[in-house]
Amino acid sequence: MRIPVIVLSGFLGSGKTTLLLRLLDEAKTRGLQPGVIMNELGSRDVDGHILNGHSDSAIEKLLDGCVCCSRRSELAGSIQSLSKQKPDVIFIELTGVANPEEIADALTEPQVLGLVQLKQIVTLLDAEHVLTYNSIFESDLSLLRTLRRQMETADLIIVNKTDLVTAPKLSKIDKVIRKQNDTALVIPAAYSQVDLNLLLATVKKQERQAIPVARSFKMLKAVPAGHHQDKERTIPEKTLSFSRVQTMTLPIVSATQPSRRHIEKFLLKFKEQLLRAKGYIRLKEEKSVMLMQYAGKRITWTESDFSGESYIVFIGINLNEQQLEAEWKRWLQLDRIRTL
Ligand SMILES: Nc1nc2c(ncn2[C@@H]2O[C@H](COP(=O)(O)OP(=O)(O)OP(=O)(O)O)[C@@H](O)[C@H]2O)c(=O)[nH]1
Repeated sequence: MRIPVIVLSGFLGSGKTTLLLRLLDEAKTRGLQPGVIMNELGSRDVDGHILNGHSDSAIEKLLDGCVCCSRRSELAGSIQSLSKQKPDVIFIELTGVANPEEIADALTEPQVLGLVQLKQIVTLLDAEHVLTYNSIFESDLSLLRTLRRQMETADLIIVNKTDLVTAPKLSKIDKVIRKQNDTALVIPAAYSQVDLNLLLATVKKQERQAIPVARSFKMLKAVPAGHHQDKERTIPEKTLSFSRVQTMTLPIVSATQPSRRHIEKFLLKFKEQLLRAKGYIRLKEEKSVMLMQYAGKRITWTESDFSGESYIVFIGINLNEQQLEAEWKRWLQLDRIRTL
């Protein structure tokens, strides 16, 4: 009996982890034991830490690369290791730049074919930014393709962050989606709040017989995925979106305790280059370490029980790493001097 797999895809900051947390809470309520595979572009496990307290599920983390290309070979190992614990369902949260089609492909590899069955691909869209991303990336075909593949391959599309958009914008988004995918179920949501029965209704405890997806997965062959590093295909260097989306981790030494305002000013200064930033930061004005999330040019802070050294992960397009790092050091120094 194969373990059902639900893939959570969606552009950076669209609400995948928020949905995963809901799923884990709901699974707990239903007495289900999920397994989780989390893939992050950065070398730091920010999302993994967020899961603490929501679940005692087995979690496999694939950091520092995208599971659909550079870390693809490790996916099979993670699935094999999770399978030993016989979870009722496996959730795979992809990176924001992953093409779910490649994961669907990877799940058919011989080592895992008998263990798991792809059940559903869920794609989250950031309602506030999806139209802009669509046009911003028009000049970059590969990233645009990735975004469209995320829509095309989905069985369920959650148009998330509807609290930030108007009804006319929603109907434009609907048209964009329908151009890419006219069979997926499309649901508007805020904070990934959807009827979780849509994902979990067929997941049964100790019952590995997965019910087939409503719409069988259609393998798309026409154009290669932007950042997929398939040796058999020749993809021009400039169309590799993965190389455009870069990640860098900047540490904050414990002696330095920046202020919230100072960090926010820094992020906004680089807003044109940044797609996403997140990290755990010990702020001078807060007792607890704060989880900072920068997504869609919005910054949120929440208390956390993280106890390690502070750091921030930056994800952006064509990041000038040296400039960012030098500026970051200068910025922290400036904050320190100001408060002396
Ligand atoms: N306003 C608003 N914020 C949201 C909504 N859903 C999620 N967020 C916030 O958006 C930020 C990113 O959400 P995540 O769930 O981490 O998004 P993600 O897709 O996992 O992000 P990556 O892991 O970077 O790809 C967090 O600060 C969330 O609290 C929503 O519907 N409305």
